[in-house]
Amino acid sequence: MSDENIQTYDVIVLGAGPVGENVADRTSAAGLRTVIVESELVGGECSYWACEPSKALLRPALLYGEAARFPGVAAAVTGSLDSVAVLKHRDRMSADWNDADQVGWLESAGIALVRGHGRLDGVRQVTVATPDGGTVRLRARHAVAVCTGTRAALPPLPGLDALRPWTSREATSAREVPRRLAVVGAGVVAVEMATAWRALGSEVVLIAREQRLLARVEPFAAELVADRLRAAGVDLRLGSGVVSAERAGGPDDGVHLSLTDGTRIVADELLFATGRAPRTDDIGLETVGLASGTWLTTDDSCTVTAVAGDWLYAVGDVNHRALLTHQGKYQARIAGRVIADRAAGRELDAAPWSPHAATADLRAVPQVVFTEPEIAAVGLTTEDAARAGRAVDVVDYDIGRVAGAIQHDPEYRGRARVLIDPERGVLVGATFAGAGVAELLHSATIAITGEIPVERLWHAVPSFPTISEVWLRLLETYRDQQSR
Ligand SMILES: Cc1cc2nc3c(=O)[nH]c(=O)nc-3n(C[C@H](O)[C@H](O)[C@H](O)COP(=O)(O)OP(=O)(O)OC[C@H]3O[C@@H](n4cnc5c(N)ncnc54)[C@H](O)[C@@H]3O)c2cc1C
Ligand SMILES: NC(=O)c1ccc[n+]([C@@H]2O[C@H](COP(=O)([O-])OP(=O)(O)OC[C@H]3O[C@@H](n4cnc5c(N)ncnc54)[C@H](O)[C@@H]3O)[C@@H](O)[C@H]2O)c1
Repeated sequence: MSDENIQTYDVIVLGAGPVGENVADRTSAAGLRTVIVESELVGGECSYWACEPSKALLRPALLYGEAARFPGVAAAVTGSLDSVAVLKHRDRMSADWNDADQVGWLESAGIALVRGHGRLDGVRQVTVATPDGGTVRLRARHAVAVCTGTRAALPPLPGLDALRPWTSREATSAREVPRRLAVVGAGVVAVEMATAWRALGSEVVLIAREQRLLARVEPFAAELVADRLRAAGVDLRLGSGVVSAERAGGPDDGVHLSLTDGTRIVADELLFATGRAPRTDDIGLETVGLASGTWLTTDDSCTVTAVAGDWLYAVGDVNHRALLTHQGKYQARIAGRVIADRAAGRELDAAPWSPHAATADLRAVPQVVFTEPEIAAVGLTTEDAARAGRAVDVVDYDIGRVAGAIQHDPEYRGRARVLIDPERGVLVGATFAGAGVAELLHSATIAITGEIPVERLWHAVPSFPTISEVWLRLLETYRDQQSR
């Protein structure tokens, strides 16, 4: 490659999803000349086909559910959701799949953008195939950060293409409400999309190979969601799988599914919500000695340790540490600092909770599942603790007995659980399931990351009457358990 055709920057970021944008923001703010490469839309999966559109579909569904049950309000909620208006709202929240605003932000932050498909091309080099058929060659003085995210992983079913299945992309961007929707999977995408499309009027069948929904959350929380989905009319087929599927063609054109229990289902659309695969199959990993198509393993500084020289970073979904926007952006802040400090010749501090270590990925990953009811969880679950052989004290409380929750909904159903490390007397996990608990979660995240002693939490007084009073009830329950 002749040198005059190469553009040199301090840092190259591959992929302009929320994580790539944040890496670039941090390195650019540190005075490093930064270029970002994007093959689709600046803003990534999150802005256009994941978090933003899915939450825009779910908010009306949850609002409607709460209002339709509330005394005095129920009488005012007599019709069904206006699906045309909801889909229009979703379009607006997805910026109509136009990234002009985010491109404007890159410009304002002094970050260069190259549009096209980027591939590593040896040490600190990236080649971009641009949409006009051209090639742009980039070289980095200090770092290349791979932030290429994930795509939907599909099961190995014969004749998959002819089925024209929905993935998370179609489930979040569809322009019409299908009359009948079959969802395969029991993870977050499956339950959130089943909730949203059922509220919009689809007849929904959810087919899961597990005997329960949401395998990674506390079973009591998953059970509350399963109950509400059933009450809303979703047909839950747990412990079941798809043996065969085909599109009929002709005027019906439905998808005909045979399940492992011998039953058959016909649906207009079939959503595979069956997990994610890393977008690393065509990014030139082999040119730096890595296997293509794999998740990129990093240390806590987000440096890819299998590549010598501390110049290659993998940040966000692609490193498989925590497939969440906020956690990827946290890693981006850490990685940006690491890149800037290494470039300036400053020592790194590898100790937990240092500015160079994404320690929260291991101790306190918060997540809200936007279902009815909401599930908000951070840190360990009881199953995690058992798997890790960690002794924990488990404290449960029925949120429906808290005055603030009764004000929120006289028929409030919900439950909270915290896990306490008995030796250190600090919280190591929390799960809340109930309406309006999403905004409660950060208090638990702070308690865990701050390692606040339970004795001190007694002095954090929740306002009356709020759902946060559940904190006080949990402390009282713990005190009573201890004195027995
Ligand atoms: C339906 C759904 C709902 C979700 N809801 C939530 C939620 O509510 N909250 C939450 O925290 N998380 C949610 N997530 C997860 C969240 O979307 C991801 O964690 C987040 O998008 C990861 O960000 P990222 O920047 O790592 O990757 P992405 O957002 O996937 O961005 C990667 C970018 O890299 C680009 N790219 C890939 N390869 C190349 C290449 N070779 N050259 C150039 N560019 C390339 C892509 O085009 C893309 O723009 C949801 C996911 C799904 C599927
Ligand atoms: N609110 C949020 O924070 C939010 C919302 C949506 C997605 N996400 C993130 O996106 C990620 C992906 O979510 P997801 O629900 O797609 O994945 P997941 O890994 O959570 O669940 C995948 C589901 O598909 C099933 N499955 C996998 N392969 C299958 C097969 N061959 N046949 C049948 N079933 C199969 C699994 O058993 C599981 O039930 C999650 O890690 C989550 O963190 C977050």
